[in-house]
Amino acid sequence: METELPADAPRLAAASSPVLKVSNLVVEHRNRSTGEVFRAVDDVSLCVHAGESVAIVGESGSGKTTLAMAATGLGPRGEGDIQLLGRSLGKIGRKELRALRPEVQVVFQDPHGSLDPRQSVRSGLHELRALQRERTSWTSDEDLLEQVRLGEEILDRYPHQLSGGQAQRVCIARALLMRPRLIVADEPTSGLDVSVQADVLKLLKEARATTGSALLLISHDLAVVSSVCDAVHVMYRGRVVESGPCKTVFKDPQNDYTRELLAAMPGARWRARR
Ligand SMILES: Nc1ncnc2c1ncn2[C@@H]1O[C@H](COP(=O)(O)OP(=O)(O)OP(=O)(O)O)[C@@H](O)[C@H]1O
Repeated sequence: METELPADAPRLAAASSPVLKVSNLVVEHRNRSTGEVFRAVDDVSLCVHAGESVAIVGESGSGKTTLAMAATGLGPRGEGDIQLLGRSLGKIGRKELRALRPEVQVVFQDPHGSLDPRQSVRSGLHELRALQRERTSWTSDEDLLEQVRLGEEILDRYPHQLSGGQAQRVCIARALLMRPRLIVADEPTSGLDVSVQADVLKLLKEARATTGSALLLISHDLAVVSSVCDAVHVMYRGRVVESGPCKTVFKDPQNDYTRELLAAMPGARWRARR
């Protein structure tokens, strides 16, 4: 006898399968001064599920950005398998990759560098809407800005007329407009004034809760990570040396390098205990 599947079976299956699954990823770069090829990402595997918030931490140069860009199909893909929303990036064509693009939105460190200086906030949003009419019709510009706690007077401003915090909120709003399944935030607060960093992080957390998107947060700041993420992967020289729930890793680190990172950020361990 055939068992009948519930009507929402495909949706349930999609929700439980990972948004991003990286298996044994290796990405090489060529050292610009010596010409030598080295592994910026060395045999890394990780998973991000729907609604989950996962951090990649490590010192500068440990390979965090290279990993995130490869994993989202925005940088050199290297070797290994990357599955985005169940599609293997190595096996799909350009057209399918283009169709997946809106599902992954990246918020970069430098908000002013991410915005077109010749476009007002309104015309930037208009351009995104024109590219993805159906996907972006769920909200008005005014309501979207309200979600990132910006007033509608911002709509007619150009990037140079925005503070760093405002510009980063605009970048988050642009990402939210697409209703992505995954938001990748690469050091989203490190270029900002300390006074607005907490606000921007709170926004990212809220955005995740309201849209249900997963978050992959890249940071060298363990305090930031412990306040936003469920799970963490610690990278050192291209390799993931420790992974686990933030609370466990920060409270009881097993790896010497994680201990060193924590020692450099005494606040993080305290926060993890709360
Ligand atoms: N396009 C590139 N060509 C050559 N080398 C690169 C390239 N991009 C990154 N690298 C090198 O690869 C290594 C990893 O860089 P990556 O930016 O991924 O590290 P990161 O952990 O994100 O660092 P940061 O926190 O400073 O952004 C570094 O040694 C970097 O200099």
